[in-house]
Amino acid sequence: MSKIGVVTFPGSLDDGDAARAARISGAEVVRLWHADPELHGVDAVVLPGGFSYGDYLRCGAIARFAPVMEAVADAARGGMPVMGICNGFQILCEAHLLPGALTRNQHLHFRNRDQWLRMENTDTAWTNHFTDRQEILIPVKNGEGCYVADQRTLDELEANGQIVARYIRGNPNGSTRDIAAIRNEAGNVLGIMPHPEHAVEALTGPSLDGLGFFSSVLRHLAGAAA
Ligand SMILES: NC(=O)CC[C@H](N)C(=O)O
Repeated sequence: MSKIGVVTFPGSLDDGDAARAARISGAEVVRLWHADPELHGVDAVVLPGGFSYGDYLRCGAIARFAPVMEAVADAARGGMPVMGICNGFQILCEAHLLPGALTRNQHLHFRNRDQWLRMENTDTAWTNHFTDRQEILIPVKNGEGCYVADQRTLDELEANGQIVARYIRGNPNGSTRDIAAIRNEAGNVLGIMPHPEHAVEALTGPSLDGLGFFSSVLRHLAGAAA
């Protein structure tokens, strides 16, 4: 059974939901601790949403220096699948594992709602289970979700197919080019601002679309092992 590690930082909020989503999808879950530099034999890592270190300085700016992040960065560079959700996406940008930055929502309000996305790249460890241009509905909840990068980086992301999902039917935070999720060049590292782990059960809704990210990585890992 593939092992998915879920990191807890001081101030993480969605680590429990991320662990639950991974478990529901059929993974063995290993809880990882920010101060422990070991990955304990996991096959993939989720950096969950929340308010690591109280969002002091900038969201993710302190978590990026946590001891566990050195191991995560090494593993990511070696090809291990890593998904950063919301605060996790912010941490991946701060750690330069993904390009660009997440800045204050343009309207300066925290936004929490269900959000439609269009999947634009299914060629990643975390999205291979979706169909191209599939529309999905998952929650978004952030204060600093406005993705920015310089024009050249944005054009490169477009040209390389690194824009994985865009907001449709309304952009909740003013994100450049409606970017909701990006991947690194290799396709093993994904940053996504909305929350797949909150859309995995009919009881809590708003859909089961979030499961696709976890089943994708399990399929990717099974393929890698074969
Ligand atoms: N849900 C989250 O992970 C929120 C991330 C971060 N604290 C923000 O407000 O943008």
